[in-house]
Amino acid sequence: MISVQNAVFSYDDSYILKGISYVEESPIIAGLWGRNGVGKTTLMKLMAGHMKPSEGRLEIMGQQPYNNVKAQKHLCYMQEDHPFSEIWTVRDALRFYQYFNPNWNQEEAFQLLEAFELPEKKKVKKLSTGMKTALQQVIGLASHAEVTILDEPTNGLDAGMRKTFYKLLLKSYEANPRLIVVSTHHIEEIQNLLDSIMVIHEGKLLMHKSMEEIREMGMWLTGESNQVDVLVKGKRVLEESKMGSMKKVMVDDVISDVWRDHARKGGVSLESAPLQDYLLNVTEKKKEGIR
Ligand SMILES: Nc1ncnc2c1ncn2[C@@H]1O[C@H](COP(=O)(O)OP(=O)(O)OP(=O)(O)O)[C@@H](O)[C@H]1O
Repeated sequence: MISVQNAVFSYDDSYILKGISYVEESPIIAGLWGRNGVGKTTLMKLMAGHMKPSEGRLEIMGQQPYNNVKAQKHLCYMQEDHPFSEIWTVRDALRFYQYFNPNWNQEEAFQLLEAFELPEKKKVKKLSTGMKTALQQVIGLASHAEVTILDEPTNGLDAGMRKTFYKLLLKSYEANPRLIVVSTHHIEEIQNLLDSIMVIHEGKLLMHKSMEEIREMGMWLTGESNQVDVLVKGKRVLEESKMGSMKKVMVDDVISDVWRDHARKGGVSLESAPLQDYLLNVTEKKKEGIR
Protein backbone atom coordinates (compact mmCIF):
# COMPACT_ATOMS: atom_id res chain seq x y z
CA MET A 1 0.00 0.00 0.00
CA ILE A 2 2.94 2.29 0.80
CA SER A 3 6.46 1.68 -0.34
CA VAL A 4 9.24 4.11 0.50
CA GLN A 5 12.66 3.13 -0.81
CA ASN A 6 15.68 5.03 0.44
CA ALA A 7 13.91 8.39 0.48
CA VAL A 8 16.22 11.34 0.94
CA PHE A 9 15.01 14.89 1.35
CA SER A 10 16.89 18.12 1.86
CA TYR A 11 16.01 21.79 2.05
CA ASP A 12 18.88 23.46 0.17
CA ASP A 13 21.95 21.79 1.68
CA SER A 14 20.28 20.76 4.93
CA TYR A 15 19.44 17.02 4.93
CA ILE A 16 16.19 16.25 6.81
CA LEU A 17 15.60 12.64 5.72
CA LYS A 18 18.78 10.71 5.04
CA GLY A 19 17.49 7.50 3.47
CA ILE A 20 14.20 6.16 4.79
CA SER A 21 12.85 2.81 3.66
CA TYR A 22 9.41 1.76 4.81
CA VAL A 23 6.88 -0.69 3.42
CA GLU A 24 3.32 -1.27 4.62
CA GLU A 25 1.45 -3.93 2.69
CA SER A 26 -1.82 -4.31 4.53
CA PRO A 27 -4.47 -2.18 6.19
CA ILE A 28 -3.34 -1.20 9.68
CA ILE A 29 -3.19 1.85 11.91
CA ALA A 30 0.49 2.84 11.84
CA GLY A 31 2.01 5.39 14.21
CA LEU A 32 4.80 7.77 13.30
CA TRP A 33 6.78 9.13 16.23
CA GLY A 34 9.83 11.33 16.59
CA ARG A 35 11.07 14.37 18.44
CA ASN A 36 10.14 17.87 17.23
CA GLY A 37 11.66 18.77 13.89
CA VAL A 38 12.95 15.29 12.96
CA GLY A 39 11.01 15.20 9.70
CA LYS A 40 7.66 13.47 10.38
CA THR A 41 5.69 16.06 8.41
CA THR A 42 8.32 16.02 5.68
CA LEU A 43 7.96 12.24 5.33
CA MET A 44 4.16 12.48 5.31
CA LYS A 45 4.30 15.18 2.63
CA LEU A 46 6.51 12.94 0.50
CA MET A 47 4.10 10.03 0.97
CA ALA A 48 1.19 12.30 0.06
CA GLY A 49 2.95 13.56 -3.04
CA HIS A 50 3.02 17.17 -1.84
CA MET A 51 6.78 17.17 -2.25
CA LYS A 52 9.27 15.19 -4.28
CA PRO A 53 12.13 13.26 -2.66
CA SER A 54 15.62 14.51 -3.51
CA GLU A 55 16.55 10.83 -3.98
CA GLY A 56 14.79 7.49 -3.64
CA ARG A 57 11.38 6.24 -4.65
CA LEU A 58 7.91 6.31 -3.12
CA GLU A 59 4.78 4.47 -4.20
CA ILE A 60 1.21 4.63 -3.00
CA MET A 61 -0.89 1.72 -4.27
CA GLY A 62 1.78 1.12 -6.90
CA GLN A 63 1.86 4.73 -8.12
CA GLN A 64 4.45 7.37 -7.37
CA PRO A 65 2.41 10.09 -5.62
CA TYR A 66 4.08 13.35 -6.70
CA ASN A 67 2.03 15.24 -9.27
CA ASN A 68 0.02 12.12 -10.06
CA VAL A 69 -3.77 12.18 -10.11
CA LYS A 70 -3.97 8.38 -10.24
CA ALA A 71 -2.16 8.08 -6.91
CA GLN A 72 -4.14 10.95 -5.36
CA LYS A 73 -7.37 8.98 -5.85
CA HIS A 74 -6.12 6.48 -3.27
CA LEU A 75 -4.86 9.08 -0.83
CA CYS A 76 -6.17 11.47 1.77
CA TYR A 77 -3.59 13.57 3.62
CA MET A 78 -4.73 15.83 6.41
CA GLN A 79 -1.82 18.01 7.39
CA GLU A 80 -1.53 20.08 10.57
CA ASP A 81 -3.23 23.42 10.09
CA HIS A 82 -4.75 22.27 6.83
CA PRO A 83 -5.41 25.10 4.35
CA PHE A 84 -9.14 25.68 3.76
CA SER A 85 -10.69 28.37 1.60
CA GLU A 86 -11.52 31.59 3.48
CA ILE A 87 -15.08 31.56 2.23
CA TRP A 88 -15.96 27.94 2.99
CA THR A 89 -18.44 26.74 5.56
CA VAL A 90 -17.92 23.35 7.21
CA ARG A 91 -20.40 21.92 4.71
CA ASP A 92 -18.45 23.40 1.76
CA ALA A 93 -15.25 21.80 3.04
CA LEU A 94 -16.95 18.40 3.17
CA ARG A 95 -18.36 18.89 -0.32
CA PHE A 96 -14.90 19.72 -1.68
CA TYR A 97 -13.25 16.63 -0.21
CA GLN A 98 -16.20 14.43 -1.15
CA TYR A 99 -15.55 15.42 -4.78
CA PHE A 100 -11.89 14.36 -4.64
CA ASN A 101 -12.29 11.15 -2.61
CA PRO A 102 -13.98 8.32 -4.54
CA ASN A 103 -14.56 6.23 -1.38
CA TRP A 104 -16.10 9.13 0.58
CA ASN A 105 -18.73 8.04 3.13
CA GLN A 106 -21.25 10.83 3.57
CA GLU A 107 -23.20 9.11 6.32
CA GLU A 108 -20.06 8.76 8.39
CA ALA A 109 -19.11 12.38 7.67
CA PHE A 110 -22.37 13.57 9.23
CA GLN A 111 -21.99 11.24 12.20
CA LEU A 112 -18.49 12.57 12.78
CA LEU A 113 -19.66 16.18 12.54
CA GLU A 114 -22.25 15.44 15.19
CA ALA A 115 -19.78 13.63 17.46
CA PHE A 116 -17.39 16.59 17.30
CA GLU A 117 -20.29 19.06 17.60
CA LEU A 118 -19.24 20.88 14.44
CA PRO A 119 -21.96 23.16 13.02
CA GLU A 120 -22.34 22.57 9.30
CA LYS A 121 -23.11 26.17 8.46
CA LYS A 122 -20.25 27.73 10.40
CA LYS A 123 -17.46 29.38 8.41
CA VAL A 124 -14.24 27.35 8.68
CA LYS A 125 -12.22 30.53 9.36
CA LYS A 126 -14.36 31.13 12.45
CA LEU A 127 -13.65 27.70 13.96
CA SER A 128 -11.37 27.48 17.00
CA THR A 129 -8.03 25.66 16.58
CA GLY A 130 -9.46 22.49 18.13
CA MET A 131 -12.63 22.63 16.03
CA LYS A 132 -10.56 23.05 12.88
CA THR A 133 -8.46 20.04 13.82
CA ALA A 134 -11.68 18.10 14.41
CA LEU A 135 -12.94 19.09 10.93
CA GLN A 136 -9.69 17.81 9.41
CA GLN A 137 -10.22 14.46 11.14
CA VAL A 138 -13.85 14.30 9.98
CA ILE A 139 -12.56 14.67 6.41
CA GLY A 140 -9.67 12.25 6.91
CA LEU A 141 -11.90 9.52 8.33
CA ALA A 142 -14.89 10.07 6.03
CA SER A 143 -12.58 9.94 2.98
CA HIS A 144 -12.21 6.16 3.47
CA ALA A 145 -9.12 6.56 1.28
CA GLU A 146 -7.07 3.36 0.97
CA VAL A 147 -4.15 5.33 2.35
CA THR A 148 -5.11 7.98 4.90
CA ILE A 149 -2.38 10.11 6.42
CA LEU A 150 -3.16 12.16 9.50
CA ASP A 151 -0.50 14.58 10.71
CA GLU A 152 -0.87 15.31 14.45
CA PRO A 153 -4.63 14.67 14.40
CA THR A 154 -5.10 15.67 18.04
CA ASN A 155 -3.30 19.00 17.79
CA GLY A 156 -5.33 21.54 19.80
CA LEU A 157 -7.95 18.99 20.91
CA ASP A 158 -8.71 18.91 24.64
CA ALA A 159 -8.57 15.60 26.53
CA GLY A 160 -12.28 14.90 25.95
CA MET A 161 -12.05 15.60 22.23
CA ARG A 162 -8.93 13.45 21.94
CA LYS A 163 -10.81 10.59 23.56
CA THR A 164 -13.65 11.09 21.09
CA PHE A 165 -11.22 11.08 18.20
CA TYR A 166 -9.50 7.84 19.31
CA LYS A 167 -12.89 6.14 19.66
CA LEU A 168 -14.07 7.31 16.23
CA LEU A 169 -10.80 6.44 14.53
CA LEU A 170 -11.01 2.87 15.78
CA LYS A 171 -14.71 2.56 14.93
CA SER A 172 -14.14 3.86 11.41
CA TYR A 173 -11.11 1.61 10.88
CA GLU A 174 -12.87 -1.51 12.20
CA ALA A 175 -15.88 -0.93 9.95
CA ASN A 176 -13.63 -0.26 6.99
CA PRO A 177 -10.01 -1.36 7.37
CA ARG A 178 -7.51 0.70 5.39
CA LEU A 179 -4.00 1.98 5.94
CA ILE A 180 -4.11 4.92 8.35
CA VAL A 181 -0.77 6.55 9.17
CA VAL A 182 -0.90 8.83 12.19
CA SER A 183 1.89 11.05 13.47
CA THR A 184 1.62 11.85 17.13
CA HIS A 185 3.36 13.20 20.20
CA HIS A 186 0.63 11.67 22.41
CA ILE A 187 2.03 8.15 22.09
CA GLU A 188 0.84 6.97 25.51
CA GLU A 189 -2.74 7.88 24.62
CA ILE A 190 -2.87 6.42 21.14
CA GLN A 191 -0.67 3.35 21.53
CA ASN A 192 -3.58 0.98 22.15
CA LEU A 193 -5.01 1.82 18.73
CA LEU A 194 -1.79 1.29 16.82
CA ASP A 195 -0.66 -1.91 15.13
CA SER A 196 2.85 -0.69 14.41
CA ILE A 197 5.11 2.25 15.02
CA MET A 198 7.88 3.97 13.09
CA VAL A 199 10.37 6.07 14.98
CA ILE A 200 12.37 8.68 13.09
CA HIS A 201 15.63 9.88 14.58
CA GLU A 202 18.48 11.86 13.04
CA GLY A 203 17.01 11.57 9.57
CA LYS A 204 16.75 7.77 9.69
CA LEU A 205 14.12 5.22 10.56
CA LEU A 206 15.38 4.17 13.98
CA MET A 207 12.67 1.54 14.46
CA HIS A 208 9.71 0.06 12.65
CA LYS A 209 8.08 -2.44 14.97
CA SER A 210 4.78 -3.98 15.87
CA MET A 211 3.20 -2.57 19.01
CA GLU A 212 3.54 -5.98 20.71
CA GLU A 213 7.28 -5.83 20.16
CA ILE A 214 7.84 -2.24 21.15
CA ARG A 215 5.72 -2.40 24.30
CA GLU A 216 8.11 -5.06 25.61
CA MET A 217 11.13 -2.85 25.12
CA GLY A 218 12.79 -0.97 27.97
CA MET A 219 12.67 -1.91 31.64
CA TRP A 220 13.26 -0.27 34.98
CA LEU A 221 15.36 -1.94 37.68
CA THR A 222 15.08 -0.53 41.19
CA GLY A 223 17.07 -1.68 44.22
CA GLU A 224 20.25 -1.30 46.25
CA SER A 225 22.83 0.48 44.07
CA ASN A 226 25.44 -2.26 44.29
CA GLN A 227 22.91 -4.95 43.31
CA VAL A 228 21.58 -2.89 40.43
CA ASP A 229 25.12 -2.16 39.22
CA VAL A 230 25.92 -5.88 39.10
CA LEU A 231 22.80 -6.63 37.10
CA VAL A 232 23.25 -3.86 34.53
CA LYS A 233 26.94 -4.51 33.87
CA GLY A 234 27.47 -4.73 30.10
CA LYS A 235 23.93 -3.54 29.37
CA ARG A 236 22.80 -0.40 27.59
CA VAL A 237 21.62 1.98 30.31
CA LEU A 238 19.22 4.64 29.08
CA GLU A 239 18.47 6.55 32.28
CA GLU A 240 19.34 6.36 35.94
CA SER A 241 18.65 8.13 39.21
CA LYS A 242 19.87 7.64 42.81
CA MET A 243 17.91 7.99 46.03
CA GLY A 244 20.29 7.40 48.98
CA SER A 245 21.57 3.85 48.71
CA MET A 246 18.90 2.98 46.13
CA LYS A 247 19.20 3.24 42.40
CA LYS A 248 16.69 3.19 39.55
CA VAL A 249 17.99 2.35 36.09
CA MET A 250 16.33 1.99 32.69
CA VAL A 251 17.94 -0.69 30.54
CA ASP A 252 17.39 -1.18 26.81
CA ASP A 253 16.29 -4.78 27.01
CA VAL A 254 13.19 -6.94 27.22
CA ILE A 255 11.98 -8.48 30.49
CA SER A 256 12.66 -12.23 30.35
CA ASP A 257 12.62 -15.16 32.77
CA VAL A 258 16.40 -14.82 33.09
CA TRP A 259 16.02 -11.15 34.10
CA ARG A 260 13.23 -12.03 36.54
CA ASP A 261 15.39 -14.70 38.12
CA HIS A 262 18.45 -12.43 38.47
CA ALA A 263 16.35 -9.56 39.80
CA ARG A 264 14.67 -11.78 42.40
CA LYS A 265 18.03 -13.13 43.60
CA GLY A 266 19.46 -9.59 43.85
CA GLY A 267 16.36 -8.20 45.60
CA VAL A 268 15.83 -5.83 42.68
CA SER A 269 12.40 -4.94 41.35
CA LEU A 270 11.72 -5.09 37.65
CA GLU A 271 9.05 -3.28 35.71
CA SER A 272 8.51 -2.47 32.09
CA ALA A 273 9.22 1.14 31.05
CA PRO A 274 6.36 3.32 29.80
CA LEU A 275 6.62 3.56 26.02
CA GLN A 276 7.01 7.34 25.92
CA ASP A 277 9.88 7.28 28.44
CA TYR A 278 11.57 4.53 26.47
CA LEU A 279 11.25 6.40 23.17
CA LEU A 280 12.46 9.66 24.69
CA ASN A 281 15.51 7.87 26.03
CA VAL A 282 16.44 6.02 22.84
CA THR A 283 16.23 9.26 20.91
CA GLU A 284 18.33 11.17 23.45
CA LYS A 285 21.89 11.64 22.23
CA LYS A 286 24.43 11.57 25.03
CA LYS A 287 22.84 10.08 28.13
CA GLU A 288 23.05 6.39 27.43
CA GLY A 289 26.09 4.18 27.70
CA ILE A 290 27.20 0.59 27.99
CA ARG A 291 28.24 -0.48 31.51
N1 LIG B 1 10.09 25.09 4.10
C1 LIG B 1 11.16 24.73 4.84
N2 LIG B 1 12.38 25.23 4.58
C2 LIG B 1 13.47 24.86 5.27
N3 LIG B 1 13.44 23.99 6.31
C3 LIG B 1 12.24 23.47 6.63
C4 LIG B 1 11.04 23.81 5.92
N4 LIG B 1 10.02 23.11 6.46
C5 LIG B 1 10.54 22.37 7.47
N5 LIG B 1 11.88 22.59 7.57
C6 LIG B 1 12.78 21.96 8.53
O1 LIG B 1 12.74 20.55 8.31
C7 LIG B 1 12.88 19.86 9.54
C8 LIG B 1 11.77 18.82 9.67
O2 LIG B 1 10.53 19.49 9.77
P1 LIG B 1 9.19 18.67 9.96
O3 LIG B 1 8.08 19.66 10.00
O4 LIG B 1 9.13 17.62 8.91
O5 LIG B 1 9.43 17.99 11.38
P2 LIG B 1 8.39 17.27 12.35
O6 LIG B 1 9.06 16.03 12.81
O7 LIG B 1 7.08 17.11 11.69
O8 LIG B 1 8.31 18.32 13.55
P3 LIG B 1 7.18 18.59 14.67
O9 LIG B 1 7.11 17.37 15.53
O10 LIG B 1 7.76 19.75 15.41
O11 LIG B 1 5.91 18.90 13.95
C9 LIG B 1 12.89 20.92 10.64
O12 LIG B 1 14.20 21.12 11.04
C10 LIG B 1 12.34 22.14 9.97
O13 LIG B 1 12.89 23.30 10.52
